[in-house]
Amino acid sequence: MKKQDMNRDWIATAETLSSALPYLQRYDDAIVVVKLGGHAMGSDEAMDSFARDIVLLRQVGVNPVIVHGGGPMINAMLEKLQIQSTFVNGKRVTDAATMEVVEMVLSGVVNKRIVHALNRQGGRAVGLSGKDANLITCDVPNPELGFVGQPAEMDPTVLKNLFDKDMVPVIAPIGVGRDGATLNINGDTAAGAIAQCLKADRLLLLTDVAGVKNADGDVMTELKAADVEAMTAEGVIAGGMIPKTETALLAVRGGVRACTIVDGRVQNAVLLELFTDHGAGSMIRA
Ligand SMILES: Nc1ncnc2c1ncn2[C@@H]1O[C@H](COP(=O)(O)OP(=O)(O)O)[C@@H](O)[C@H]1O
Ligand SMILES: CC(=O)N[C@@H](CCC(=O)OP(=O)(O)O)C(=O)O
Repeated sequence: MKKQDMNRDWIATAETLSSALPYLQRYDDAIVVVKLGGHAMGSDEAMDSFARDIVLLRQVGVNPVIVHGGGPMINAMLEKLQIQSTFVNGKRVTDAATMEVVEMVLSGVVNKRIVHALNRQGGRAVGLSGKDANLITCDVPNPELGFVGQPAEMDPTVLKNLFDKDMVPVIAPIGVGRDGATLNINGDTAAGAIAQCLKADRLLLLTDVAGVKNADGDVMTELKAADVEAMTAEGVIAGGMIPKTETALLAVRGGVRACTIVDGRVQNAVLLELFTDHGAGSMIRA
């Protein structure tokens, strides 16, 4: 990154933080689960900027947990290998060959890219998947989707141990079935389950749109359960937005204080959302 651009980044961060001072105490020792979607992972510069926000959160006493996606990266690898792929309601139909590629791309390439970006910014990030220390055990509620899991039993011990050691967990959305099978979990679903089991203060879903849009294309800054249900029935909430809004509702009903769907491509998106009055994106509360 050019020095000039770097200065501009830090000026933006400092401005955000100076307006944020009253909020910092509120978040001391808070747990913030951040889901970084594949579409929100941009250039190395954008990844570095995201990583700086997360390292800064840790420095002010927040316990961040990163859960990532990587759908576009899986698509690219499947295409190279000439394996066809389809989605049903935002979830990938996953046969055995696809599952191998999903795990290789998510736990291998994408997870390590994020871990490395955080550590380059001075963090101490550790890469995991739902397989590690029995973090996520899944049921398979829709066998027609193949190896697609729904988190059913969570063991967050490993995450709490990492918090105690000042480390930032970075989690790939892969789980284990009751029969030991490796399962593909939608990234939003995995992030929601982790936020719920930790009773997180906030769940942020970072994506490539400014928030949830209504039928006129306007971003809704606040959404109620009834809005989500009506907009999904009308087809206004569609595709990849379905697992996000589903996750947000389940999370707030399951004890997470608030969930926000926010544009992860915006500079300092995480800090702006947590530490300013106006926030960003669409917020869903219980
Ligand atoms: N009502 C809506 N408001 C905003 N985006 C929507 C809506 N309905 C569908 N979408 C789509 O959902 C996409 C985000 O989901 P997805 O592509 O799975 O993101 P990610 O890779 O970040 O998880 C948006 O880019 C948009 O095309
Ligand atoms: C079951 C299912 O759909 N799994 C997702 C996991 C990755 C993901 O969720 O990536 P994004 O957040 O970038 O969309 C998939 O195979 O694409």
